[in-house]
Amino acid sequence: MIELNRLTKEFSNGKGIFDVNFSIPQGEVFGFLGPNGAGKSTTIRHLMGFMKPSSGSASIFGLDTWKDAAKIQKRTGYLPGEIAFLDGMDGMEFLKLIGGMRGLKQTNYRDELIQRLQFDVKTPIRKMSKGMKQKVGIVAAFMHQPEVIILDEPTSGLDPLMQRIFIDLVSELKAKGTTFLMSSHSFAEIERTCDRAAIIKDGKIVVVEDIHALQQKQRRLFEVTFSSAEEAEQVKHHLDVVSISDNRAEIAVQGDYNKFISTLAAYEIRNIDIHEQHLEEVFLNYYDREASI
Ligand SMILES: Nc1ncnc2c1ncn2[C@@H]1O[C@H](COP(=O)(O)OP(=O)(O)OP(=O)(O)O)[C@@H](O)[C@H]1O
Repeated sequence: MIELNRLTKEFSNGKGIFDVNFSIPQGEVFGFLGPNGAGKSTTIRHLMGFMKPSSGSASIFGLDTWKDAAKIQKRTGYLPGEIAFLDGMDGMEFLKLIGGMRGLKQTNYRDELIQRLQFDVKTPIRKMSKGMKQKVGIVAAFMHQPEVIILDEPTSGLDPLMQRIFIDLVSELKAKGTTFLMSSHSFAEIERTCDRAAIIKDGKIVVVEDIHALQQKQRRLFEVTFSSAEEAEQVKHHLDVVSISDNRAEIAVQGDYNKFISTLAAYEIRNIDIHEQHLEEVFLNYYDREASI
């Protein structure tokens, strides 16, 4: 459904994207992960036909994203990283304008989205918070139920409850066969929604992998509080204990959760905290693993 074939864009400052290759079949939710400045937005802008590649190409529905941009845009929902709203409109006026451009006739789904994302469409856009604007952008991308939806950092500015609702919406449309590409710099976010993900760094694809395979490669740190300092010490013999402080142990787990759980089951556990891994750590783990093969 979406194909990138050695897509390259080199800016005059030498930055850009280089030989970006991946393809996304119909009905897949594909994550595009990378730190700030990695090239996610540049790749997405090419897919929407806003930029001409220096070399290579990309296609959606078998159509070239540069030459057939107008045809592609009609059949694709798009949420830009930074939404440029027209001044002086309220949320509903904006959605009606976009709906008109998309030939939207049935407004039931649009209204359901507004109700589920819980925002007041009568608020002037210039008075909206970042999160509210993001909600308007999500409705605009989803409301005509396009075959392909491309989202640049969709959950930035959304609170956890709204992130949950967003994930539900994606799952529902995926079940109907919609294809998604969404960028993020948070592994946790991609993990919750995507089937596969590409990791991009310095404009180059590092890996394209099944989400479960990426999860297996992730090393997670758990901070476990035992009932005594002795217990925390004992567990060192069975698990990868990174540090101990009194009755608390930091334990690293990579893939083998069953061993972690069965070992801890023999102890009296007071608390477990999970440290969210930063994307850089995911990369490091990936490289470590590759280096050790
Ligand atoms: N028009 C441009 N001219 C020159 N350099 C550019 C241009 N657009 C982007 N870049 C550079 O290309 C690189 C990739 O930028 P891009 O916006 O695609 O990153 P990103 O992965 O989307 O980052 P973020 O998570 O910060 O949005 C960056 O180094 C950026 O400074």
